[in-house]
Amino acid sequence: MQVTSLSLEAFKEMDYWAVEKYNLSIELMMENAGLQLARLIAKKANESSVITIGVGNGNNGGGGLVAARRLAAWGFNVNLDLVVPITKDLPKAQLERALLFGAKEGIPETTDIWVDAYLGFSQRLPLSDAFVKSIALANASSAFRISLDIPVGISKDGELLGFKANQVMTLAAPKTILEKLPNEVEVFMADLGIPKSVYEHFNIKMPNFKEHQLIAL
Ligand SMILES: NC(=O)C1=CN([C@@H]2O[C@H](COP(=O)(O)OP(=O)(O)OC[C@H]3O[C@@H](n4cnc5c(N)ncnc54)[C@H](OP(=O)(O)O)[C@@H]3O)[C@@H](O)[C@H]2O)[C@H](O)CC1
Ligand SMILES: [K+]
Repeated sequence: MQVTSLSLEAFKEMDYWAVEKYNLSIELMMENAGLQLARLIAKKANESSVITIGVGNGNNGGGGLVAARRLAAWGFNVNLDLVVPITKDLPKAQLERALLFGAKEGIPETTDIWVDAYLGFSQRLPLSDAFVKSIALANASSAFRISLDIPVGISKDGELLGFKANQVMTLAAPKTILEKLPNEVEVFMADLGIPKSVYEHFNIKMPNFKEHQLIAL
């Protein structure tokens, strides 16, 4: 029997398998994630939109920084909320690129679209004060809110305690933790380029990525 969604632990295993068996590096998958996120953000934006992307020190932040770079390349006004120092190699390289492309550091006075690439599947609760402060600002703003992969601050059973996302763009496969989000939260799934054989190995139905790289759930 094929499963329909994965626990975070099972998803991490699937990810690891794709990296190990197919030499599909995190950097390559991050590029796909960031492009799909940029496309989702661009659908909500217009020329004058102010976009803020919240970034943590990990690969969730790295994906947000790829989106920042792509959006800046398309001419959007992109701002980066760097809550913690970005010290890990891959997110640091993505930050340098995003800044070169014209993304700016800091939270602007008003934001139209606020993106949570603060933390993804490696987040530990409780969150540190710096994250709590940024999430409170985002939730109190009138911005449209989009989370990359998993909303930061979500409880283990899917309660939306932290970032109050209007949309979530999750990666590669449906995750059990997202099933209990309120009905009004729109969830999309994005193609990372993981091959069908990996889905089959983990007994999960591959989403129809050959037709659409971004699928509404
Ligand atoms: N193939 C893929 O699945 C891809 C996934 N991507 C995205 O990557 C994230 C997961 O990335 P990861 O680097 O494992 O972790 P996070 O970004 O979720 O977290 C980063 C680090 O933040 C620290 N952390 C965790 N909790 C807290 C907290 N409460 N307060 C402060 N800091 C915290 C922790 O680092 P430590 O050094 O402190 O242990 C985390 O490691 C996934 O969700 C996807 O969005 C890629 O973008 C593409 C490929
Ligand atoms: K997130």
